[in-house]
Amino acid sequence: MIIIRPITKDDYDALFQIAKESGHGFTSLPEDKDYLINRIKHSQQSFAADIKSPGNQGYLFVMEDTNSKEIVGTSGIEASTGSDFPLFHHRIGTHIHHNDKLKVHKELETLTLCNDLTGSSEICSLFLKSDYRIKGNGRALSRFRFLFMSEHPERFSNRIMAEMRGYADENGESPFWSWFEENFCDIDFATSNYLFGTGDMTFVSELMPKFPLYTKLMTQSARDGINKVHPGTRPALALLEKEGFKYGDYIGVNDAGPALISPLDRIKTVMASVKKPVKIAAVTNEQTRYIACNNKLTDFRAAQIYLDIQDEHLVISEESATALKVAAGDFLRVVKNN
Ligand SMILES: CC(C)(COP(=O)(O)OP(=O)(O)OC[C@H]1O[C@@H](n2cnc3c(N)ncnc32)[C@H](O)[C@@H]1OP(=O)(O)O)[C@@H](O)C(=O)NCCC(=O)NCCSC(=O)CCC(=O)O
Repeated sequence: MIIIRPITKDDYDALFQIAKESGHGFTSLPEDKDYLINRIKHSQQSFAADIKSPGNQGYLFVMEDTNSKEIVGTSGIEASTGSDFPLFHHRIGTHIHHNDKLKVHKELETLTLCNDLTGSSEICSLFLKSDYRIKGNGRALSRFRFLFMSEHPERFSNRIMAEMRGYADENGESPFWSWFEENFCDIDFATSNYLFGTGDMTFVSELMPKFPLYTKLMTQSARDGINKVHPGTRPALALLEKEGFKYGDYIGVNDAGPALISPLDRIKTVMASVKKPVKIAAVTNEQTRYIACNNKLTDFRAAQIYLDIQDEHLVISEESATALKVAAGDFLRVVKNN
């Protein structure tokens, strides 16, 4: 069976392998031993902590094939971005240059460094090994997070944000970043990604332009990168757009990928989910897979399962109950995985 659970320190080797496979443009999982060990430790502390309002917690989950014990994917949530170090984006704006007498009217697009999305909860670190990109696993690995958040709303902001990986060419270079590198900030794209991934933002406040930039002054290829995602990230983007996430006029500082935003309570998975106590019995439905999650923290489990929804109960099999760490009468939150 394939389950989703909180990461543990025994998963370090698998996490490092995923950091390697996902490549350097995948900023939230850099190939950095100390960073990854700390991230696992921080996640374990976050699940164990008694929380009344969101702070610097970070929750990292893994998808595990329980037959082979292989870790096949990761998925994360940061509770409140910008609580440890300032969170930066470029805000896309418009400046109007207008003169009636001279009959000149120009609308000029601008980029302004900002901290506007501070305090949002951020979904991140979504990665599934390619052999497992079948049978709705990717959808489940993205969407279960919204069930987890609706089970524990005190741990999260109502504004959910996702920074999508921005466009890079076949050599792994970002034309958008190349323009900044040439004009402002003498570090290459890989280094800027590494600094972002490990949370070292000092270079942004010290080296990036502080005043609005007219995008008209950038090269065409740099401008074309604005709000454009990396080709490998289109499925992740499609999943979030289907949930109702919208482009919010904010882009990544170094790769210009879009920051997508939605209120938690408007996310389709949250709105369509139901929560009921469990009854363990034979299940008749063999057609529709559901994503199901328990309401625990350190013992959190989610999985795709078949179930029957009755007026009073969710009927699930013994095998599903064991995988989800629930007994008869415990609650599950579920949503169809389509
Ligand atoms: C993101 C996942 C886990 C998704 O898994 P799968 O690829 O198996 O998903 P899937 O079910 O095949 O596709 C999901 C949806 O995208 C659609 N789809 C697939 N390819 C597409 C394309 N090229 N253009 C547009 N839509 C596309 C499918 O039709 C499907 O829509 P329907 O559901 O309608 O059928 C995987 O692709 C992956 O690991 N990608 C590489 C890592 C990555 O880029 N991660 C995101 C980084 S950005 C990040 O981490 C922040 C965001 C976040 O954490 O969510």
